[in-house]
Amino acid sequence: MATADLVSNVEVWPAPTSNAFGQEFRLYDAASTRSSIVEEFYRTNHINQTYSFVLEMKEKHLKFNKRKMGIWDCCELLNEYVDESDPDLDEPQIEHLLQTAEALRKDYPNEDWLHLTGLIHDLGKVLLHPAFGEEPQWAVVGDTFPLGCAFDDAIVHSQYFKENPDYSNPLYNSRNGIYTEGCGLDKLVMSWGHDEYMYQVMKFNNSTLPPQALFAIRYHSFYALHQAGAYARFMNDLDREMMPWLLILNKHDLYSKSKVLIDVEEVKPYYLSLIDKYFPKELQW
Ligand SMILES: O[C@H]1[C@H](O)[C@@H](O)[C@H](O)[C@@H](O)[C@H]1O
Ligand SMILES: [Fe+2]
Ligand SMILES: [Fe+2]
Repeated sequence: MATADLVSNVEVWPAPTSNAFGQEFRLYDAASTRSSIVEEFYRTNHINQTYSFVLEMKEKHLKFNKRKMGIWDCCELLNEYVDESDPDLDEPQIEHLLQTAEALRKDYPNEDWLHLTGLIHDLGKVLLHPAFGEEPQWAVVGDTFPLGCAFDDAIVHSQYFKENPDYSNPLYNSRNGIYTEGCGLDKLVMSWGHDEYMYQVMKFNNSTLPPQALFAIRYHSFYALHQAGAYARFMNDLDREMMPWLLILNKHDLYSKSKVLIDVEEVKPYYLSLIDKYFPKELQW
């Protein structure tokens, strides 16, 4: 199927109009206990994610010497974690992975790689686990944004960047900072988290998933770009070609968040067969 057809097909799946709390999705200003947890999350995230912090994290986590495990083992490891940055869901992460994957499977029954992409898109959250140094939530989850250039107002709770040291660093605080327009997203140093980590895990372990899958996973939390168009000036032709797949993943990531849980044992054999097709038995994490 051509990408354009796929994108226009996105509405086929009957997406719920309210999240697990019965509200609209991605409402960051709503007054509720959940929103104050989320706001506090973004305050610490925006203060601490600096250009040099990201380099430190890459040094620490891109050696892949922490653990050997298969993809499904990693899904199970995420069972105990709840994402503090998420205004729409407080279910354990394994449910979110399966809800996303199954939603994609309904809409695109023949694109098996896309189902697996849904299943694994948040596996990078394993950085929260003690085996990875138990990174704090602000260094693992939440929307992502580039460092090395000015913070855009389109980023959620952008008011908190004022206390980020990069905010007043002349090297990094001009509109384009250290980048040039059209340089390609690959050149951007993104805030550190589960997206970049999982992308690097897939590359390092030679996953045979198509480049669209890698791209969608790498930038799926970059909402300032794909929702508001901020930083689009840094994209190149390849990025523009890949973008439709990211939008498909994101729709299903977001609108599948509900209290209707998936029976893990029932769908497990299908996903094990996909994992076998696109990944080695054990990966280095
Ligand atoms: O709260 C969510 C959650 O952490 C997701 O996994 C991430 O991809 C989103 O961008 C973020 O807003
Ligand atoms: Fe995510
Ligand atoms: Fe997700």
